[in-house]
Amino acid sequence: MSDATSVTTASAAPARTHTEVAVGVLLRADGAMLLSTRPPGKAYEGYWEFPGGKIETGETVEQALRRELIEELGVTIGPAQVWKVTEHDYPHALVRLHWCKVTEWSGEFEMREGQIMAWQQLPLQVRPVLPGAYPVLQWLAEERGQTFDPESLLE
Ligand SMILES: Nc1nc2c([nH]c(=O)n2[C@@H]2O[C@H](COP(=O)(O)OP(=O)(O)OP(=O)(O)O)[C@@H](O)[C@H]2O)c(=O)[nH]1
Repeated sequence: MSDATSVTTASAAPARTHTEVAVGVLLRADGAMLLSTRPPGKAYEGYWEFPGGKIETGETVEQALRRELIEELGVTIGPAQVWKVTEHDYPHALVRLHWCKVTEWSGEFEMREGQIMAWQQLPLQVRPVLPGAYPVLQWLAEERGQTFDPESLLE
Protein backbone atom coordinates (compact mmCIF):
# COMPACT_ATOMS: atom_id res chain seq x y z
CA MET A 1 0.00 0.00 0.00
CA SER A 2 1.45 3.42 -0.93
CA ASP A 3 1.78 6.21 1.60
CA ALA A 4 -0.82 8.23 -0.26
CA THR A 5 -3.33 5.42 0.03
CA SER A 6 -2.56 4.97 3.71
CA VAL A 7 -3.12 8.66 4.38
CA THR A 8 -6.42 8.63 2.50
CA THR A 9 -7.62 5.56 4.36
CA ALA A 10 -6.53 6.88 7.73
CA SER A 11 -8.26 10.23 7.28
CA ALA A 12 -11.50 8.87 5.81
CA ALA A 13 -14.53 9.26 8.03
CA PRO A 14 -15.78 5.96 9.44
CA ALA A 15 -18.71 4.63 7.41
CA ARG A 16 -22.05 5.14 9.16
CA THR A 17 -24.16 2.04 9.14
CA HIS A 18 -27.89 2.27 8.70
CA THR A 19 -30.21 1.50 11.57
CA GLU A 20 -33.10 -0.45 10.02
CA VAL A 21 -36.49 0.58 11.37
CA ALA A 22 -39.98 -0.81 10.78
CA VAL A 23 -42.73 1.82 10.91
CA GLY A 24 -46.50 1.39 10.73
CA VAL A 25 -49.06 3.76 9.28
CA LEU A 26 -52.16 2.48 11.05
CA LEU A 27 -55.13 3.67 9.04
CA ARG A 28 -58.69 3.74 10.28
CA ALA A 29 -61.60 3.32 7.88
CA ASP A 30 -62.27 7.09 8.05
CA GLY A 31 -58.71 7.78 6.87
CA ALA A 32 -57.33 8.86 10.26
CA MET A 33 -53.79 7.73 11.04
CA LEU A 34 -52.21 6.94 14.39
CA LEU A 35 -49.37 9.04 15.72
CA SER A 36 -47.71 8.82 19.11
CA THR A 37 -45.11 10.77 21.02
CA ARG A 38 -41.58 9.49 21.47
CA PRO A 39 -41.24 8.21 25.01
CA PRO A 40 -39.24 9.96 27.71
CA GLY A 41 -35.52 9.22 27.60
CA LYS A 42 -35.27 8.61 23.83
CA ALA A 43 -33.71 10.92 21.25
CA TYR A 44 -36.31 13.47 20.08
CA GLU A 45 -38.36 12.82 23.21
CA GLY A 46 -41.89 14.16 22.86
CA TYR A 47 -41.78 14.44 19.06
CA TRP A 48 -44.74 12.87 17.26
CA GLU A 49 -43.99 9.83 15.10
CA PHE A 50 -45.62 6.82 13.55
CA PRO A 51 -45.30 3.79 15.81
CA GLY A 52 -42.48 1.34 15.16
CA GLY A 53 -38.90 0.58 16.10
CA LYS A 54 -35.64 -1.04 15.22
CA ILE A 55 -35.57 -4.32 13.33
CA GLU A 56 -33.67 -7.00 15.23
CA THR A 57 -31.32 -9.48 13.59
CA GLY A 58 -33.20 -12.21 11.74
CA GLU A 59 -36.55 -10.38 11.78
CA THR A 60 -38.54 -9.41 8.72
CA VAL A 61 -40.02 -5.90 8.63
CA GLU A 62 -43.47 -7.35 9.32
CA GLN A 63 -42.23 -9.38 12.29
CA ALA A 64 -40.40 -6.39 13.77
CA LEU A 65 -43.43 -4.15 13.34
CA ARG A 66 -45.75 -6.70 14.92
CA ARG A 67 -43.39 -7.10 17.91
CA GLU A 68 -42.89 -3.34 18.36
CA LEU A 69 -46.61 -2.57 18.25
CA ILE A 70 -47.35 -5.20 20.86
CA GLU A 71 -44.53 -3.82 23.04
CA GLU A 72 -45.47 -0.16 22.63
CA LEU A 73 -49.22 -0.12 22.07
CA GLY A 74 -50.56 -3.52 23.09
CA VAL A 75 -52.15 -4.23 19.71
CA THR A 76 -51.47 -7.09 17.31
CA ILE A 77 -51.41 -6.08 13.67
CA GLY A 78 -52.73 -8.06 10.74
CA PRO A 79 -50.79 -8.29 7.47
CA ALA A 80 -48.17 -5.61 6.82
CA GLN A 81 -46.29 -5.16 3.57
CA VAL A 82 -43.59 -2.63 2.91
CA TRP A 83 -45.07 0.37 1.09
CA LYS A 84 -42.12 2.82 0.99
CA VAL A 85 -38.49 2.86 2.12
CA THR A 86 -36.90 6.17 3.12
CA GLU A 87 -33.68 7.28 4.78
CA HIS A 88 -32.95 10.05 7.22
CA ASP A 89 -29.62 11.19 8.60
CA TYR A 90 -30.03 12.36 12.21
CA PRO A 91 -27.13 13.46 14.40
CA HIS A 92 -27.76 10.38 16.57
CA ALA A 93 -28.34 7.83 13.78
CA LEU A 94 -28.59 7.19 10.06
CA VAL A 95 -31.91 5.41 9.75
CA ARG A 96 -33.56 3.45 6.97
CA LEU A 97 -37.29 3.43 7.52
CA HIS A 98 -39.42 0.60 6.12
CA TRP A 99 -42.98 1.94 6.03
CA CYS A 100 -46.03 -0.33 6.07
CA LYS A 101 -49.67 0.65 5.79
CA VAL A 102 -51.72 -1.34 8.29
CA THR A 103 -55.50 -1.52 8.22
CA GLU A 104 -56.14 -4.48 10.51
CA TRP A 105 -55.26 -4.91 14.16
CA SER A 106 -56.74 -6.42 17.29
CA GLY A 107 -56.58 -5.55 20.96
CA GLU A 108 -57.06 -2.38 22.97
CA PHE A 109 -54.58 0.49 22.65
CA GLU A 110 -52.51 0.81 25.78
CA MET A 111 -49.59 3.25 26.00
CA ARG A 112 -46.98 0.91 27.45
CA GLU A 113 -44.03 3.31 27.25
CA GLY A 114 -45.59 6.49 28.65
CA GLN A 115 -46.42 7.89 25.20
CA ILE A 116 -49.46 9.85 24.12
CA MET A 117 -51.40 8.73 21.02
CA ALA A 118 -53.65 10.63 18.67
CA TRP A 119 -55.70 9.68 15.62
CA GLN A 120 -55.04 12.39 13.08
CA GLN A 121 -56.47 13.41 9.75
CA LEU A 122 -54.33 15.41 7.32
CA PRO A 123 -53.17 18.08 7.76
CA LEU A 124 -51.84 16.93 11.14
CA GLN A 125 -52.74 19.02 14.16
CA VAL A 126 -49.93 17.66 16.37
CA ARG A 127 -46.36 18.97 16.40
CA PRO A 128 -43.42 18.78 16.38
CA VAL A 129 -43.23 15.75 14.09
CA LEU A 130 -40.02 13.74 13.49
CA PRO A 131 -38.49 14.98 10.22
CA GLY A 132 -37.90 11.39 9.12
CA ALA A 133 -41.68 11.07 8.70
CA TYR A 134 -42.09 14.04 6.32
CA PRO A 135 -41.67 12.14 3.01
CA VAL A 136 -44.39 9.69 3.95
CA LEU A 137 -46.69 12.49 5.09
CA GLN A 138 -46.14 14.09 1.70
CA TRP A 139 -47.10 10.87 -0.12
CA LEU A 140 -50.16 10.40 2.08
CA ALA A 141 -51.21 13.99 1.37
CA GLU A 142 -50.71 13.49 -2.40
CA GLU A 143 -52.88 10.36 -2.29
CA ARG A 144 -55.64 12.52 -0.83
CA GLY A 145 -55.17 15.41 -3.25
CA GLN A 146 -53.89 17.61 -0.45
CA THR A 147 -50.80 19.77 -0.19
CA PHE A 148 -48.12 19.15 2.41
CA ASP A 149 -46.44 21.94 4.35
CA PRO A 150 -43.42 20.69 6.34
CA GLU A 151 -42.99 24.13 7.94
CA SER A 152 -46.25 23.58 9.81
CA LEU A 153 -44.84 20.51 11.59
CA LEU A 154 -41.91 22.22 13.23
CA GLU A 155 -41.90 23.00 16.92
N1 LIG B 1 -40.95 4.75 15.12
C1 LIG B 1 -40.54 5.73 14.31
N2 LIG B 1 -39.24 6.01 14.16
C2 LIG B 1 -38.91 7.00 13.34
C3 LIG B 1 -39.89 7.72 12.61
N3 LIG B 1 -39.27 8.64 11.83
C4 LIG B 1 -37.95 8.53 12.09
O1 LIG B 1 -37.07 9.21 11.59
N4 LIG B 1 -37.71 7.53 13.01
C5 LIG B 1 -36.39 7.18 13.56
O2 LIG B 1 -36.21 5.78 13.59
C6 LIG B 1 -35.50 5.38 14.75
C7 LIG B 1 -36.39 4.43 15.54
O3 LIG B 1 -35.75 4.06 16.65
P1 LIG B 1 -36.46 3.88 18.07
O4 LIG B 1 -35.51 4.45 19.04
O5 LIG B 1 -37.85 4.42 18.08
O6 LIG B 1 -36.56 2.32 18.07
P2 LIG B 1 -36.67 1.33 19.27
O7 LIG B 1 -37.97 1.54 19.95
O8 LIG B 1 -36.38 -0.02 18.70
O9 LIG B 1 -35.48 1.85 20.19
P3 LIG B 1 -34.76 1.23 21.41
O10 LIG B 1 -34.97 -0.22 21.34
O11 LIG B 1 -33.32 1.65 21.16
O12 LIG B 1 -35.35 1.92 22.58
C8 LIG B 1 -35.19 6.64 15.54
O13 LIG B 1 -33.89 7.09 15.22
C9 LIG B 1 -36.23 7.62 15.00
O14 LIG B 1 -35.74 8.95 15.08
C10 LIG B 1 -41.25 7.43 12.77
O15 LIG B 1 -42.17 8.04 12.20
N5 LIG B 1 -41.53 6.42 13.64
